[in-house]
Amino acid sequence: MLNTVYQLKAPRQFEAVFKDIPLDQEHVLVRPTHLSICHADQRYYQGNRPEAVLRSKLPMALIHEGIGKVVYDPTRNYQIGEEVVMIPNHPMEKDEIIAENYLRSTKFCGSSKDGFMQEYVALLPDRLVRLPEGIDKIVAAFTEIVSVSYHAISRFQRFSHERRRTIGVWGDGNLGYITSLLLKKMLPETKVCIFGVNANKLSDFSFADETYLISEIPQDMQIDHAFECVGGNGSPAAINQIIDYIQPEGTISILGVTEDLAPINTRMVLEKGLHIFGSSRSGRADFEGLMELYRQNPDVPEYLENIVGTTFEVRSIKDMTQAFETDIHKLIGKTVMIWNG
Ligand SMILES: NC(=O)C1=CN([C@@H]2O[C@H](COP(=O)(O)OP(=O)(O)OC[C@H]3O[C@@H](n4cnc5c(N)ncnc54)[C@H](OP(=O)(O)O)[C@@H]3O)[C@@H](O)[C@H]2O)C=CC1
Ligand SMILES: O=C(CO)[C@H](O)[C@H](O)COP(=O)(O)O
Ligand SMILES: [Zn+2]
Repeated sequence: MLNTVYQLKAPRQFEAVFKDIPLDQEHVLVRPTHLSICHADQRYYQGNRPEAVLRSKLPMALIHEGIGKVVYDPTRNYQIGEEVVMIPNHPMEKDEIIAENYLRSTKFCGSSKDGFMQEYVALLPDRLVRLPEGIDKIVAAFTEIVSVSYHAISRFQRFSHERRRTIGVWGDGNLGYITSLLLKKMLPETKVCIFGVNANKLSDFSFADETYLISEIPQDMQIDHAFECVGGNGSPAAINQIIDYIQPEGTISILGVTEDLAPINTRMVLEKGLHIFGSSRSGRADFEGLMELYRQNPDVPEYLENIVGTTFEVRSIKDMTQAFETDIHKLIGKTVMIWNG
């Protein structure tokens, strides 16, 4: 069957191409309904990745955060019309130790294969997860970024020592909001403090125990562990400030993506005996765990409504371009495309 795929051909240029889509006995066909824009998509859209990377990856359809409706399922796992979240990573092998999102052979939608900006998406049934009944579709659209926080916190629980009185989250944007919200649910005994650059944004973190501007952190501030959710040019300053305030033997979870190398104070990493670990993307177990967390804590998706930014009805390439251009200038919040592509 011929499928329309909306690929980024060059920075700021989408084009519609027609590709064959498998109508076989293995793949479930999903019609995307709500797609959400990530920073990673913006780095391709704006041409902020190195020239060689862009040359090797484009043309490619963007977007790895999205939900849709099942329209055809020869595997009989799903009902027609069922609403599902699409898992963007596609493992090519199984490994007993290494998680699916860290296997170098795994393909990721909108990074090493076409993303969800398509008329139909063909996926193996284990790349779909049912949405909880009644969940807000706009919030559900950005399940993937929430699953990344869930994944990083689950790993943090494995890697960090158990004195978790105070955790600091650096970054007053979307990922900072999501990570600190999930920390409050997954580690209810822990005090969660947010460190950011904008007082207005920090005032949205109503569930947090404390918020601080990074220029006004009290000298005697002590945190046991920290999450870096800044990325970009702000990453090195955030990581080094964490190293300054964290207690010895603390664990630092890095989530922000930088294009350039980040110089960090390794002397103090050594002197304090710190653990630093990175997390990228998430796997099926994280999506499932998160859906269960939503079912048990309906206030979590409600809180996430606070970071819904602009929503766009998208019917044409002009609409897609407008959604991406508007997303660049947002202060905070996820941009969601209601997808009629
Ligand atoms: N590891 C993974 O799998 C994933 C990684 N990411 C990455 O995470 C990063 C953050 O994403 P997202 O939250 O959507 O982006 P946002 O731009 O919404 O958030 C980043 C926030 O950090 C603020 N900031 C800048 N410098 C500092 C500082 N020194 N200390 C504290 N806060 C600071 C920014 O303020 P201002 O805007 O004013 O500069 C902004 O509010 C990106 O690099 C993104 O690519 C996202 C999803 C998944
Ligand atoms: O956003 C992310 C996951 O949600 C990751 O940062 C993204 O997948 C990184 O991909 P790329 O290597 O293409 O920048
Ligand atoms: Zn992302």
